[in-house]
Amino acid sequence: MKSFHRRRKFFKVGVAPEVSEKKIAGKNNAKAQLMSNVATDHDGRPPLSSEQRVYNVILKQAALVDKPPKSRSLPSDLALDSIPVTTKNLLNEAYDRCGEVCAEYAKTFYLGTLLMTPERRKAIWAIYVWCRRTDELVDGPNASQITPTALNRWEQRLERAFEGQPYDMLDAALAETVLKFPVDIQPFRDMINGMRMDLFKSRYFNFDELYLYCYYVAGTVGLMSVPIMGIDPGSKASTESVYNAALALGIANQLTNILRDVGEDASRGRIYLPQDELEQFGLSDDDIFAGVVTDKWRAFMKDQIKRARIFFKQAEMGVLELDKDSRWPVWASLLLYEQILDSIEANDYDNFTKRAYVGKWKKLITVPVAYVRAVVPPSVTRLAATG
Ligand SMILES: CC(C)=CCC/C(C)=C/CC/C(C)=C/CC/C(C)=C/[C@@H]1[C@@H](COP(=O)(O)OP(=O)(O)O)[C@]1(C)CC/C=C(\C)CC/C=C(\C)CCC=C(C)C
Repeated sequence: MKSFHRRRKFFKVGVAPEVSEKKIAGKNNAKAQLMSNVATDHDGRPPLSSEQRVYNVILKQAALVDKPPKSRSLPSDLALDSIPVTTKNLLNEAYDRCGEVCAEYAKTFYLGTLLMTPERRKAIWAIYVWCRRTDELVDGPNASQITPTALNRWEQRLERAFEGQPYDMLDAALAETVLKFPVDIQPFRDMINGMRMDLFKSRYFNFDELYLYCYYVAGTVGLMSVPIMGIDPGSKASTESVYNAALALGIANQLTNILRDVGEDASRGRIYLPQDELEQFGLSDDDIFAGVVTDKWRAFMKDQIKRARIFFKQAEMGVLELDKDSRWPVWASLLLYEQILDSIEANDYDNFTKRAYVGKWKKLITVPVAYVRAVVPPSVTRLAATG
């Protein structure tokens, strides 16, 4: 997955050894499986754009909110109130471990989760840990050995967790979470699809292709999180529009991440930028590999930053609709990530040799700003926003 492979500390809970298989085989199968997931229109209609396909996932996810919780329709041996005390203790331990991981790897976000109800916070930690472990498959110590087969096994484990048959403690926390909250499996499967995509794809022809990738690796996080964070009971917004905003935040974060890491990705032979847009600005892969900031590059970057900011703006509207206790961590992550774009600008668009970051003081100021935005009632914020 696109991110900062070498810099990141490795996640200590790891994944079961059997998913880290050495054989580099079946790459073509993975590609075929991925393509069948994303391009299934065989009836002569024009293929859907990535945005339309992803919107279909949103509609399905939003519809789940109105359905009764899965736990109520499960066989009695899987019902939550029939879980024996020893299992409950193990589950509590599992959630505690998820919380520790979250605190270690995403401190600000962890602090924000402490404002949520205990049920929600535990669930969001469980999801965070599943995402982190999934990311670690391609970013962790065994990343060079990851194969399509290993990803298939990871997906089977996911399916089992959703069926109430977790493989390990951390999966058990996820299994209970998805029983309690209206979470659909598709975004989880799609995050694994993002890993598959990274195994065989290092160029993106246009924004439609890049959009799908960003959805897979980051938009999915937004869709997984909203059912846990909850929508404000007083919100007048449609469920789909809130999910859409969550998706937008994931896309905005990932686009920012991509723009920050152009140089680093190029050093690994990867260019996560729309090839047709590079061409429109008179740029090619060679310019990226040369890594020289020219006027053409500045103009191209301005355009890309503008697009990322549009996604951040779209996301902002949705934060106002979230349950009030969930807004703070979302505002904090939104404001902090968006400032990376300012930092790219401050570096005069040199993302080849400089890494844009948000300094300690700016971070310290952002956290209370996020808090104020989270507690100010939505109508006041909206009025303030429109002057
Ligand atoms: C509030 C909040 C941030 C909640 C998300 C909780 C959660 C489940 C996070 C999982 C994150 C994770 C481990 C994802 C794996 C894939 C990945 C690495 C994605 C990249 C993130 C950056 O992480 P990284 O550590 O690599 O980067 P840094 O070096 O620290 O810069 C991504 C770029 C994307 C992550 C995507 C989100 C955080 C989406 C958040 C969207 C919501 C929570 C929805 C909010 C709802 C509305 C209505 C706006």
